[in-house]
Amino acid sequence: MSLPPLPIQQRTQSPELQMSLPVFPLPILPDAPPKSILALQGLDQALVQAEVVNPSSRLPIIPKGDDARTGLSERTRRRLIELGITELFAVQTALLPFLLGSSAMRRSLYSPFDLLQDVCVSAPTGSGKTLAYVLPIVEVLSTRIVTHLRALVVLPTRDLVMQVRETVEAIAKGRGLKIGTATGQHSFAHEQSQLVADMSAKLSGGSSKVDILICTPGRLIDHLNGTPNFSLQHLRFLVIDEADRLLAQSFQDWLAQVLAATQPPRMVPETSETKTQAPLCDSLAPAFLRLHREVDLHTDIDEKKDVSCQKLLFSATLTSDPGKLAALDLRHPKYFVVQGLSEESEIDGIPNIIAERFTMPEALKEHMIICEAPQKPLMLFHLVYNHSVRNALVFTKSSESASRLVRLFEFFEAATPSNENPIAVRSYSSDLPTNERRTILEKFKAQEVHLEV
Ligand SMILES: Nc1ncnc2c1ncn2[C@@H]1O[C@H](COP(=O)(O)OP(=O)(O)OP(=O)(O)O)[C@@H](O)[C@H]1O
Repeated sequence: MSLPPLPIQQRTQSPELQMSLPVFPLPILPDAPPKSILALQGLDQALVQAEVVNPSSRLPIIPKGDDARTGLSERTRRRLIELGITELFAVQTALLPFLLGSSAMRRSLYSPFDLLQDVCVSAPTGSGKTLAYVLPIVEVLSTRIVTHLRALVVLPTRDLVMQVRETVEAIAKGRGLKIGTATGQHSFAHEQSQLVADMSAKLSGGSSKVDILICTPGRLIDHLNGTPNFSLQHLRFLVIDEADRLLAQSFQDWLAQVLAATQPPRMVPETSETKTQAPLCDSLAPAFLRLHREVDLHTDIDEKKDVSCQKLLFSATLTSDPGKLAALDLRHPKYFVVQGLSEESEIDGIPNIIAERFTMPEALKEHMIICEAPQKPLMLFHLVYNHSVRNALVFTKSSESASRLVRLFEFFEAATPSNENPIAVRSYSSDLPTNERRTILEKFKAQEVHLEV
């Protein structure tokens, strides 16, 4: 049985009191902040303040005299002109003054007391990122007298390593810098003999036959763990090219291992063994001196010495993921984004910088055909034959799919009656030896191969 509701007692106010009291404002729902503001919440300020570089900016190279605009020496500028490079691309115009500048500190091999800012660059593919880091590396390292491993370039694939090596060799020609690669293409023992001069005695300062090492992460970790005297303590530049791809690889936690190897270990307990290993002063990097009391002279300028390694990250997207950024342990990072200022530079008012969108080359147009999976080869044939496509890269999900598609093309070509303009199709994958891949690429450039799958 339910009880009848109790009468609610109304509070009555006298008419005078009602007049004298201000009306208490009712709570109102505030407007939601725009998405663009919300998207910036909690982000690293350096990322929000990224320098946006106009992709069409160019800087002509002056062959003679000083050039404070780029910081490039006359010798390097002459070399660029010899190679047919007469102007700098957008990413290079932004990065060179930042990395080389006019201050001597930016050009020194060690800067234990002045921390160099790390750099993150997002720029479209083909925009000239390689030269943007190769030029400063060659310029700074050319002042070295003793060979130490001072620049490490990490790339996701063997082919990219070879490509970057060619660029470094072309720019560094005649500078006496030694360049090495580690990709697993040769035996481990052969690579060891190419990279390290002395593996017999334990040298605290490491031992290196190369000034610049270009490598894939797997082989780099193998050398860190298995090559005596392979040391990253003298690194001045750590370049992570194609960073978006490399950071997605957790292989042996490679990044954490590499970063740890650039830092001095916490403390080496002083034992009779460490005492007898006291190395020559000049073979140790300044930040590693404290590990050896014999050489760590206590003076008025005995301040903490930092490692001089400057990290340079390059990719076509820029991650804003705080987890991934923290893993990189960046030092006062400076972000550069090469991106047009068109309306496409924002999605829903959120700048592309933080939307983790690929920065696309300006002239590239994207189209999409939606079809059933079995129709995909037919769609491709339609595009190739009806739209006279004669210079295309086709990506498939595996090397088997690539070979299958090429076979299908060959059947199709053979079955076409009176085929006057045959289409040359080749598959290209890691199954092929490096030399063959290089030949295919050259033929593709020369238009002897029309489709590369
Ligand atoms: N300043 C320049 N003048 C003329 N050509 C240049 C210049 N800078 C780079 N190039 C050429 O442009 C091409 C693309 O450069 P690069 O490979 O460095 O681009 P990228 O941004 O690294 O591209 P990806 O992301 O695909 O590796 C290369 O053939 C390179 O030699």
